Amino acid sequence: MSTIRITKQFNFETGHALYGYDGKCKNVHGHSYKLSVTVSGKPISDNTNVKFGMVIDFSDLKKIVNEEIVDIFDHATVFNKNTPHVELAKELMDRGHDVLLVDYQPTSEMMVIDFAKKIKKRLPNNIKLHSIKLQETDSSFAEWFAKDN
Ligand SMILES: Nc1nc2c(c(=O)[nH]1)N=C([C@H](O)[C@H](O)COP(=O)(O)OP(=O)(O)OP(=O)(O)O)CN2
Ligand SMILES: [Zn+2]
Repeated sequence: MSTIRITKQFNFETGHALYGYDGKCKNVHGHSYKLSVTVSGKPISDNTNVKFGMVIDFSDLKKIVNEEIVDIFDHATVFNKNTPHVELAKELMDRGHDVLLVDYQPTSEMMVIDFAKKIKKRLPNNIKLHSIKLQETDSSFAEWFAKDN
């Protein structure tokens, strides 16, 4: 049976700020992120299996990515916890805002590294994470590829 790649796309709105950055993205701002997750595997060949013909049910992939990423990042603001932004984060959390403190600078590059780790942990053994694409704006995106890492 051939190995096939399948992709599921997601959208979420997240705020962030790049502490120490020398441009406008040092300010707290947000993006309508577009995330594409591509996995590979062999379509199930057992015609008695309810998932016959599927590498992984798109719904199962959606559940994993929603639980690990979308539900957590959507409408939250992400700050690097190793910067003075932690003070701002505490203030926002005390006022009831959804804030994520991560141990990296929240660029698209670092976010795809984080997302890859989280998704890989949840995939069944026969399904491989092939790549992730995270689009910050219409013209800017970062990609993680298994073959590079
Ligand atoms: N290599 C990276 N560079 C920048 C990142 C990043 O994650 N990785 N992030 C930012 C900002 O957070 C923000 O995304 C601004 O990006 P930019 O593409 O510069 O956005 P603009 O709206 O100014 O771009 P247009 O060219 O007008 O679309 C900055 N850099
Ligand atoms: Zn940004």
